[in-house]
Formats: sequence, C-alpha cells, structure tokens
Amino acid sequence: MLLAGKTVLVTGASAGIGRAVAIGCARHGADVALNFARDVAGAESAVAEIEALGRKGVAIQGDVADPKTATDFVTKAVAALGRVDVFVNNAGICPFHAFLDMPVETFERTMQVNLHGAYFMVQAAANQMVKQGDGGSIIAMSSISALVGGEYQTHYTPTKAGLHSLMQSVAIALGKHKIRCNSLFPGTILTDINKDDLADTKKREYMEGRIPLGRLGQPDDLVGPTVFLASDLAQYVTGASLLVDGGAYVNLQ
Ligand SMILES: NC(=O)C1=CN([C@@H]2O[C@H](COP(=O)(O)OP(=O)(O)OC[C@H]3O[C@@H](n4cnc5c(N)ncnc54)[C@H](OP(=O)(O)O)[C@@H]3O)[C@@H](O)[C@H]2O)C=CC1
Ligand SMILES: C[C@H](O)[C@@H]1OC(=O)[C@H](O)[C@@H]1O
Repeated sequence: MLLAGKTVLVTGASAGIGRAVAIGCARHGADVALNFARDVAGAESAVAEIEALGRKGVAIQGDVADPKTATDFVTKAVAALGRVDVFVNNAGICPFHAFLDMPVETFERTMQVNLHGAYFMVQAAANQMVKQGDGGSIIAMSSISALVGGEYQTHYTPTKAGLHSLMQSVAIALGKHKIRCNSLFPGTILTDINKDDLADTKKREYMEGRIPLGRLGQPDDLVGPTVFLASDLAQYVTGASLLVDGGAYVNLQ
C-alpha cells in the first residue's frame, strides 16, 4: 500500500488514463477526488470502483479551461477528503487537425484546456499543500509529444512541452515547501482521445511496429509510474520526467 493515508486529486478522471490512475491510486491505499467535465456516468462509476476498494472517492464536475474550476476543485476536494497530498494534472484534449487550416477556436481551446487549465490547477493544489505545510507530489500527464512532433498535432505538442516546462519551473519554486513536481511522458495509449486517429489501420500498424515492447499502451500502464512518483519511494525525485511508451521514442532505426 504505497499510498496509504494519502489523498490524491486527479483531473480528467471520468475516462481513459485519468480514470485508470484514480482507481489505481485507490488500489494502493489512497482516497481520491476526481475532476471531470461532461461524463457524469464515467465519473460516478469510477467513484463506485474506488469505494468498492474500501477508499473514499468524490467526483467534482468542472471545465479546467475556466481558471475558477481550479480553486473550486481543490476547495471541494478538501471539504470531502480533508487534504491534498498528490495532485495529478491529467485532463487534456487532442482534436487532430492539419496545420495550414487550423481553426483559431481549436488552437485556443487546446491551449486553454491542456496548458492554461493546468497552470491554475497546479497553482491551486500547490497553495493547499503549502498551507498544510508537509509537502506533496505534483504529477503532470505530459507526453512523448513533449519531445517529438505530430503532423496533425501542431496545436497539441506545444501544450505537452509546455506542461513539462511548467513542472520544471514549479519544481524549483516549490522545492522549499517539499513539494515534488514531475512529468510523465506516455507514448500512444489506447483511449477515446485517439480512437478516430487509430481507426486508420495503416497508421495503427505503423505505430505498433515502432514499439519495441510490441504493443500500444493501455491506461493501466500509467498506474505504476504515477504511484511511484506520488509515493515516498520517489522522495528525492523532482523536476524529472519518465517516458512510458514501450520504447517507442528511442526506436529510430
Ligand atoms: N492517450 C494517449 O495516447 C496519450 C494521452 N496523453 C495525455 O493523457 C491525458 C489523458 O488522455 P486520455 O486518457 O488519452 O484521454 P481521454 O479522452 O480518454 O480522457 C480525457 C479525460 O479528460 C477529461 N476532460 C477533457 N476535457 C476536459 C476539461 N475541459 N475539463 C476537465 N476534464 C476534461 C475527460 O472528461 P469528460 O469526458 O467528462 O469531459 C476525460 O475524463 C491527456 O492530457 C493527454 O494529452 C499523453 C500521451 C499519450
Ligand atoms: C492522442 C495521441 O494519440 C497521443 O497523444 C500523445 O500525447 C501521444 O504523443 C500520442 O500522439
């Protein structure tokens, strides 16, 4: 039970990686507050799974693109669960689109959800941790896309590089408060975010072929790395990043 006695907050936890991470943290002993935007049934079923594990769970609705959602989420999570030990910034979107005719709204929405929203969420969680006075762990679900490009992701990859950069800077700003800040870099993980993109069989086979471990990722593949960074096992790890990609990044030739 690496997270026994800890309270974990996860954004974008009604589906995909966030949901798996929220339930995985509960499996390792944590109480968990989930943020989500629209999928009430997904969020409620995640809370039910957390409670079935004997942990406390609470789902709090809010669009992370609105800066007010950040303080609202943290305030309501603390009211329900008492404190914040771990904050996982996971909520994100990737509406695949070509560069030359990228709609302004698509660009701006992606920035607002993935990066601006993260900034204010991390700030709200950090302020609560500072108030508590005994440190904490902040984890950003960045991406392999912080390191490599994507033809239809010109609006998205900068948000993932930005998120990693944010973790590096807040690792410095918050070190004096014993708050550790790190990034995870998932490769391609099978979720709703890329269901349409990977419906292209040629692309899917190409992606699979690039992965030394021989398969695309599953949301549960992010649980272990998240639990490690959240736990005291990572007590001297801050400002770091961890690829969780089956080896895809290093496989050039
Ligand atoms: N899947 C992959 O291959 C990779 C994903 N990532 C990153 O992992 C994170 C999770 O992605 P993944 O699980 O694949 O995506 P999914 O689409 O499966 O899940 C996204 C989650 O984020 C929530 N969400 C979306 N927009 C908002 C918003 N404005 N406010 C609050 N919650 C929101 C959704 O909730 P709701 O439906 O209720 O709106 C949902 O719970 C993202 O940041 C993504 O960039 C990184 C690398 C690879
Ligand atoms: C959504 C994509 O499939 C996924 O998102 C990322 O961040 C990865 O780099 C993949 O491109």
